[in-house]
Amino acid sequence: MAEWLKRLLKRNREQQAFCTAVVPAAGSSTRMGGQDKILLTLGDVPVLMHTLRALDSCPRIQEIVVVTREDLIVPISQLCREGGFSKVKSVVVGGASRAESVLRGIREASEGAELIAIHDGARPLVSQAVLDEVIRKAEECGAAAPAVPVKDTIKQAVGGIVERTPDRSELFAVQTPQVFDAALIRGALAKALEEGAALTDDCSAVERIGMKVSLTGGDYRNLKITTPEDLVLAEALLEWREKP
Ligand SMILES: Nc1ccn([C@@H]2O[C@H](COP(=O)(O)OP(=O)(O)OP(=O)(O)O)[C@@H](O)[C@H]2O)c(=O)n1
Ligand SMILES: C[C@](O)(CO)[C@H](O)COP(=O)(O)O
Repeated sequence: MAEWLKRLLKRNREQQAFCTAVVPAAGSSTRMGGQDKILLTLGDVPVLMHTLRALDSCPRIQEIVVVTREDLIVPISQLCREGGFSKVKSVVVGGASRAESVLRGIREASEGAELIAIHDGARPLVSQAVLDEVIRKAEECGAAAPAVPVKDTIKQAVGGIVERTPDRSELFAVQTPQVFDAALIRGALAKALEEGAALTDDCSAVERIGMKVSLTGGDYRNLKITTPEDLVLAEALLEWREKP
């Protein structure tokens, strides 16, 4: 039986699992036109400051590892000090892909980490409700992620020609944090990278080894800052972020 399953089965329900948040923040912000989106100002502080505030305030997260580019190690370490984020364990250098960055962050987690919560540095408006629900679910089943029903009709197309229209009731936009048993995600990501699998999220790494992922409540406000208009939307959503 897999190590993670043994741990899941024997975990004493009263004990909260030790959860390490890994924050991938080592991208190139290409779709933002090249400005480092995680350092752009949202409200009165950088995007990443909002993200780390949310994670540092979450009682179910015990430590945080930030993964960023070599050239941002100093400014982001400074940002962590200014924010007074007591849970930030380390700021480490990422890799060429998101998955590589995430795996480097996981390898930095404490020996005793039982859960890994992987949260995009570019998702600054995550709420405590979303964090709490997805971590609890992952503690129960080993793999969970928040998601929202898609609002548009989605078309599958090749070369601009529609091939099919999936049933919208079965389509969800998955967000982060994506939360997993530590041993499970470490092994699954290493295997995916060894096999050259192209992953756009972390759930895919465990899905490809047959693990079922549970979806929990997402939030349309938990948007990922990707293109310039996302920052405009995020500004408008700032004071609305924790309203139920
Ligand atoms: N090699 C990479 C690529 C992405 N990320 C992080 O993964 C999160 C989601 O990725 P995305 O929004 O695609 O960020 P970028 O890769 O910077 O965006 P783009 O694709 O437009 O370059 C971001 O916080 C980004 O910093 C990372 O840590 N390492
Ligand atoms: C992980 C993610 O945020 C889930 O929606 C998304 O897949 C990240 O995609 P990106 O291209 O790395 O921003």
